[in-house]
Amino acid sequence: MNQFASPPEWASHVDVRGLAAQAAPQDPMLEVEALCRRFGDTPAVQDVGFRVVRGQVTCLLGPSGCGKSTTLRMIAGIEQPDSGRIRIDGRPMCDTGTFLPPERRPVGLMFQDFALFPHLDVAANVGFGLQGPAADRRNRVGELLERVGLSGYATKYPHELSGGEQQRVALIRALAPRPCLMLMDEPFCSLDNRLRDGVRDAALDLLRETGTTVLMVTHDPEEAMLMGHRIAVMRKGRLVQEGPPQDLYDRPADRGVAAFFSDLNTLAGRVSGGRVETALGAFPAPGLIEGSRAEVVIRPQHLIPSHMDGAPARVERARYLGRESLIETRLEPGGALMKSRVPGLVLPAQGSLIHLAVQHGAAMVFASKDS
Ligand SMILES: Nc1ncnc2c1ncn2[C@@H]1O[C@H](COP(=O)(O)OP(=O)(O)OP(=O)(O)O)[C@@H](O)[C@H]1O
Repeated sequence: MNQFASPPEWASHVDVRGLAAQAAPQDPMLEVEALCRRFGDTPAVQDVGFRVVRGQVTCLLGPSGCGKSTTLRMIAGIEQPDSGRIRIDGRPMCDTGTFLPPERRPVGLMFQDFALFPHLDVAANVGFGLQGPAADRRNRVGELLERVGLSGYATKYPHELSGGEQQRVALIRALAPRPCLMLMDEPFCSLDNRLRDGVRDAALDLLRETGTTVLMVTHDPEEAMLMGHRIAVMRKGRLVQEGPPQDLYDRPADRGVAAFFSDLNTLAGRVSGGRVETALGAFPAPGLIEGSRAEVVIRPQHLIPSHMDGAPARVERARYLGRESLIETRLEPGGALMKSRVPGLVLPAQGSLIHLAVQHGAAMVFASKDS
């Protein structure tokens, strides 16, 4: 994706800090309504709407091809929607009869394959989008380099930097003109695990310190939970659920959203008397139709093995994973395969009989797709 071809036009005439200071904290910085985009027969984005509150990080999460990047690109102005509305800081970017090009939108962009300018040194890269007196620009560049621990790097060239250092420079280059909104597409994806944690923490600290509003695309649920005040989950071009990370984890809208965050144990049953009876007990099924088919879904860390209480199960395999143990059992007699994750070293013998109980309130009940 291309960088601003010239300094962003808005940077010269908008006092972003002034606007942010006057606005109420709960005001949306970004409002997206009924956004749609087709590519031939592919409905890449369908009727997507959400808001990003000022100063917060929202992560757009979903599997490959679900329309995350297309949504982000439409907000950046790089892709034109078929229909829908986008407002940033209360100003229309895209509406009937309005379409602002990327350079007129108050956004900073950071993408995984977003190269620095190879012929410019670090200071010139960071200062690229800045306007105003040279001394002010120099100060701003110096301040940002210091914030990400790269003070001595101003005169180095991109090829002299590690991958992690390049990403930090890319981040502060995008932040330098104080954009209203940072748009980040898998920004840490190209870094190896060890580097990724460090760069991500540095980015998170800087974004929080500067109170920057961020919309970030990721396919990694752990990254979304780590970075996001809110998460918006997309599937097949549609927004399935949006909310704080704990809501999505504890109260997912459907089995698909639940499955995004961990392995799942699933038991099928029928709703009777407002409950679903299973081998692991009966669970409330509020809102589901009497007699309909339902699925009871339990995360492995909520399925607790014990010697005494719960449904009998035979141990098929137990492995120590470092911080926790993974125990695979089969419900007796001859039932479904279940997975439990327990903290520490817990390795019951293969073939031994144990019992499984569901942590109180942790079972999730959904209507079966074919009910
Ligand atoms: N320029 C294009 N021309 C044709 N089809 C496109 C184009 N851009 C995206 N698509 C299609 O639109 C759908 C959504 O793509 P998009 O890149 O938005 O998904 P994504 O969720 O960001 O995926 P990934 O995580 O793999 O980047 C996909 O089916 C993709 O093949």
